[in-house]
Amino acid sequence: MEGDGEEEGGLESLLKWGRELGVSDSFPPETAAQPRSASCLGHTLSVSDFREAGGRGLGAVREVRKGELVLKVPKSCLLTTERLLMDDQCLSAAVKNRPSLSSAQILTVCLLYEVGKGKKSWWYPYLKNLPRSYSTLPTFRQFGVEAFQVDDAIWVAKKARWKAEAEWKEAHALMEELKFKPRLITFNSWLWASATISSRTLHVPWDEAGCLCPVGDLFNYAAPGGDLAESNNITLTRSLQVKSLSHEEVEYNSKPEQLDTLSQRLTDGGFEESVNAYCFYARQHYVRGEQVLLSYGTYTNLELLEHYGFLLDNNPNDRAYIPFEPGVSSCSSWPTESLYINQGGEPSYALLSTLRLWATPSNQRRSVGHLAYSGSQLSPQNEMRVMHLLLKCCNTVLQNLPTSIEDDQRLLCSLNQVDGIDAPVELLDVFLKLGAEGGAFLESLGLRSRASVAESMSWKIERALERWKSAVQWRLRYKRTLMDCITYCSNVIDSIHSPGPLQMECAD
Ligand SMILES: C[S@@+](CC[C@H](N)C(=O)[O-])C[C@H]1O[C@@H](n2cnc3c(N)ncnc32)[C@H](O)[C@@H]1O
Repeated sequence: MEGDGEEEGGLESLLKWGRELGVSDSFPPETAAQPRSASCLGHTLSVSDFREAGGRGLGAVREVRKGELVLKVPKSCLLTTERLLMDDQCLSAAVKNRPSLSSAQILTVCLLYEVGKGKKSWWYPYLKNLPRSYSTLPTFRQFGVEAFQVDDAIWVAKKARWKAEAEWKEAHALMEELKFKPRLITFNSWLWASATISSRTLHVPWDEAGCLCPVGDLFNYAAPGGDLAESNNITLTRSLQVKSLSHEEVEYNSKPEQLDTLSQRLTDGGFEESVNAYCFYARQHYVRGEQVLLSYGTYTNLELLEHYGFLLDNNPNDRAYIPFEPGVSSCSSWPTESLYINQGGEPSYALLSTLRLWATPSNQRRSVGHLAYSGSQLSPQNEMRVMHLLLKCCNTVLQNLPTSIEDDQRLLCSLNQVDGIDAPVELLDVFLKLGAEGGAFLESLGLRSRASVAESMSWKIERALERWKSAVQWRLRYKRTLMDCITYCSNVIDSIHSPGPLQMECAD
């Protein structure tokens, strides 16, 4: 846990523990080789540090084909509420008396209860390798929240923390009944446990809270593309599911000639009743040394931050929302969540059709509704009004935000350099040079002098810095999307003013 004094590492002991319990990356198992190195699970996967995508993750130690089974974790290794209650009468009796708690709250309490057993816990090799801290949205304090700048994001971040706080208070009596050690009953410990669950659980059919899956939770994330067929197959780790395979199918899977057929229908992973294990499949071909990634589902950057504590600069599923005058959204029956701008700057289908209706005189909307809903342009004049409105709205948002794209780029650059500074006294000078926001950062941590920086625990500064950086990355990405939308609108306006030869022909 955050600032905890427990020893680091022990990854080798986690892999050894997992192997002994049947966690395997070698199929069929008879040919399973001894692991090639201590960081290797067996035949296929090895734990490495992938700095550019997620840090600690699983890499391929051989060529892996699309659709291939790459990891199997038996049910006996899954940390679930069901399993923990079965192993502990006292916990089971106390939990039964609290039917009003959600399944996620119960798993959070169970996880903390298990952590409280220390080295005596059967799960100790797994628990000691969990991250010490998280930067998911509920962990953001006031400074980090305000750094988002955009009202919607600030609201989402505040709500995430309030929700975590309310859930912790509701679970307090149960934790007291279970005689939790004082440090485990704190809100910070709750944040740690609930972030562990939010960012690492996989879907299981018998419990909404999901399961913690040793070794299986080391896969880092790659966003599913815009491809509908692909995203249909995917739900996230928090509810990751694929079509189950029978035992025969799993065996069949190990035959190379079958892999191409299998790759048509397999993505990522899921719990398979027939083999009583969590199974993970390669979603693409991997060469040796490449990181094997998993899709946890389709998320915007804000959702990734909320549940997983990171965001992607290049996220095909990101969405930017901007405020419109109240009459706009009521012009169509599209839900408000569908009225957004894609990461490339294009308005969503629903937003375009809504704006086209808005730009139509109200007494004519009924007669052109079918055209607007089918995605058609209504007229060049109508399209011009739409593009001008969108462009104006994006400009207004950008002008009203406290910093520009260039300011944020400079700030992010400086924050990335701070990462390399070890001496606390130098840190103070660097933050002071970052202007008002740098000053506010120091103030938020109560750091007013070199001495206070030197005395402060470096992990505390590091975490706060990480959250600040995430918020700046998020707002920079948001502003870039709005700038791209302005370019998109300008291009459409230009093309209407001076139509290309094809458009002229069509108009004739
Ligand atoms: C299921 S865990 C994956 C393993 C994790 N890296 C670890 O060290 O235990 C999910 C967490 O990994 C990190 N992560 C996963 N994919 C990432 C990515 N593409 N970029 C940045 N961080 C990522 C995030 O911290 C996320 O909450």
